[in-house]
Amino acid sequence: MRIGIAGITGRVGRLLIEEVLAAGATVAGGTTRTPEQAVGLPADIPLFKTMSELAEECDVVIDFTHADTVVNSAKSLVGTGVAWVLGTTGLSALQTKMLQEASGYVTVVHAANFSPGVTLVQRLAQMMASALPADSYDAEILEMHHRQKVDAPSGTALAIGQAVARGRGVVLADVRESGRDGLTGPRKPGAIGFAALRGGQIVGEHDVLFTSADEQITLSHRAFDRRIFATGAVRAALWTKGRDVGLYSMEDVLGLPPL
Ligand SMILES: NC(=O)C1=CN([C@@H]2O[C@H](COP(=O)(O)OP(=O)(O)OC[C@H]3O[C@@H](n4cnc5c(N)ncnc54)[C@H](OP(=O)(O)O)[C@@H]3O)[C@@H](O)[C@H]2O)C=CC1
Ligand SMILES: O=C(O)C1=N[C@H](C(=O)O)C[C@H](O)C1
Repeated sequence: MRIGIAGITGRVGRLLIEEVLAAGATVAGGTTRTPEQAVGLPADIPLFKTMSELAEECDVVIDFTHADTVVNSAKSLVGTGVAWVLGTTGLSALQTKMLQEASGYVTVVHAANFSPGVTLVQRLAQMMASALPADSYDAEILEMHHRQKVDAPSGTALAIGQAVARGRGVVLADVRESGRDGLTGPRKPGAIGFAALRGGQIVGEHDVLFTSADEQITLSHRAFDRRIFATGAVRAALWTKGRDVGLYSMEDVLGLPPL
């Protein structure tokens, strides 16, 4: 399988090279805005400035870049037959809509977190949220990442929040409380709260807490090595072979039954 890597110079992009090769697949090429400045990449990997050029060389693109690229990438991949494994987070509502529209024509696997552990945490959070009454158990999601991270709350925190909202039968946007500061007033009943910390080189930490007057239950995930995201994304890329167009999740890749 010929796998392209969008954002090949990035923290995840560089690990993807190693993981694609370890899986016995071919690195068909990568995108970077500045091929002439790309250092430390294997010399035999073709570098391109655009997704369109990369798509001509591969069966699937793994994309860990920036939310600003999503609309152009969606347009570039429609009609090519190339699958899209997208890990980029921080997407706006418009970018998410474009992604959904593109999945009518492209096989897309989109996950805010390609680790199997976080995929399970999302499921467990949904199950807990449906079992614990929202008026007694306050749900709060805490995440911490490295100092370079540009979006907050993390895509994973938001995905866990979506899972909690699903479990409660509510819409996350209606109950979300983020970035509390100043005279906030008391916590709203049924709110799903988010807090984001940044520092050092933390790979990714997520906790979801359900707290009542009498007890607290916490689900925690710690990523020790960024490689877990690259191995998961390569697994998703291999999984796309022969799939129909559509929008898939890491739960689909892991073969988990619907909740
Ligand atoms: N789903 C998951 O499991 C995970 C998701 N992520 C997400 O993946 C994304 C990338 O993370 P990470 O590798 O740490 O980030 P980096 O900043 O290290 O890498 C991103 C790469 O994308 C390219 N890029 C950045 N901005 C743009 C732009 N506006 N247009 C085109 N290319 C751009 C850059 O390459 P160049 O400068 O060479 O063009 C850069 O090297 C983030 O959204 C992050 O949250 C991260 C880890 C796990
Ligand atoms: O930017 C990162 O590093 C990460 N981003 C993803 C997110 O926003 O959830 C996944 C992981 O936590 C690392």
